[in-house]
Amino acid sequence: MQDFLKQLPKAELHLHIEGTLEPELMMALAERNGVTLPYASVEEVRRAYDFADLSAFLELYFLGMSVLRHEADFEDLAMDYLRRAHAEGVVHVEMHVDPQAHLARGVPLETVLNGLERARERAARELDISTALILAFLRDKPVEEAMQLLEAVEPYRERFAAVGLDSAELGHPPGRFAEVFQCARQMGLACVAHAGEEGPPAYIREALEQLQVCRVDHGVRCLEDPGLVETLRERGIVLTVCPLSNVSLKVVERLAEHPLPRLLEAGLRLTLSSDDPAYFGGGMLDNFAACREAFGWGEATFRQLAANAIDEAFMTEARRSELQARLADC
Ligand code: HPA
Ligand SMILES: [Zn+2]
Repeated sequence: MQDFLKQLPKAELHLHIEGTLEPELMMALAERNGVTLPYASVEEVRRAYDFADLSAFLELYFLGMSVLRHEADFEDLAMDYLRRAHAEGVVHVEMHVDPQAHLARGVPLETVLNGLERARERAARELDISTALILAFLRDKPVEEAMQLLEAVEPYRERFAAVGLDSAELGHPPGRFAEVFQCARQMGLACVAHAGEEGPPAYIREALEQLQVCRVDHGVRCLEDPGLVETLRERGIVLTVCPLSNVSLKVVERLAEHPLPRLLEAGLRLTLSSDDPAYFGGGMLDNFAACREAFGWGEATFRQLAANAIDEAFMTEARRSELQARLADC
């Protein structure tokens, strides 16, 4: 089964590139850039990864990324992850990036975006991994800041497939960003948003109605509202579910209690992703294997999840056909 899961062509639709920063690279970049971290060793960094909730995680996530300063750091970060993903049978990766978090530290937009662009080109050439970039807005920051960021990325418009919404969810409903998302749509960008991870089903509804998202990141709390489940099913909206993330951030206590089997039974279109693999205990293959272990799913279920991701990905139709053919062959 592990062999099957590894060779299954997996597309990852929900990943924060800053969340792929492994402790080893964090320490190496801290040294290279003269950044002081409150950790003496890689082991100490790992020991700190015991999160009470999303906010507790975000504190360390923003601290960790303080070692990223130069274009080469962003290139190394992304290449490091894409190489690991390649070894796990991942063929396509869509990465959220949080420019506001870097701008606030004085790192210019072009440094972040040029570094990631170099990695994306190399991944396509060296690893045959296709990628897409998602411009994420920090939902706990002012709407005006998001609008300014959207204007600032205009010269880089072609590098992005979509806009997204992340960071602390509770108390930050998506509807506040309706105008920003409307402008993004006018620029030809697709829309996705985190909703229903820690936040209530009403946030998922808002993301659908006010942000007009084509996918919902997480969305696992939709089950609390049967009418919403019906809407999601009717419209074929994909939920990008991140099993190990949900355990790590205490959305569920144990994977065996995760709503994934009930979401499937409800006829929803699901995909599996790793979210922040360096912080949540594993990449794509670990997430797939953990689901196999917890739910006993057979090959057909994993095939369907992999197919949903390929069908729903931001990629050229030629690439989609190629990956669909690879999936049919495996
Ligand atoms: O898991 C997450 N949830 C919300 N925002 C985030 N930003 C990085 N990771 C996450
Ligand atoms: Zn996420």
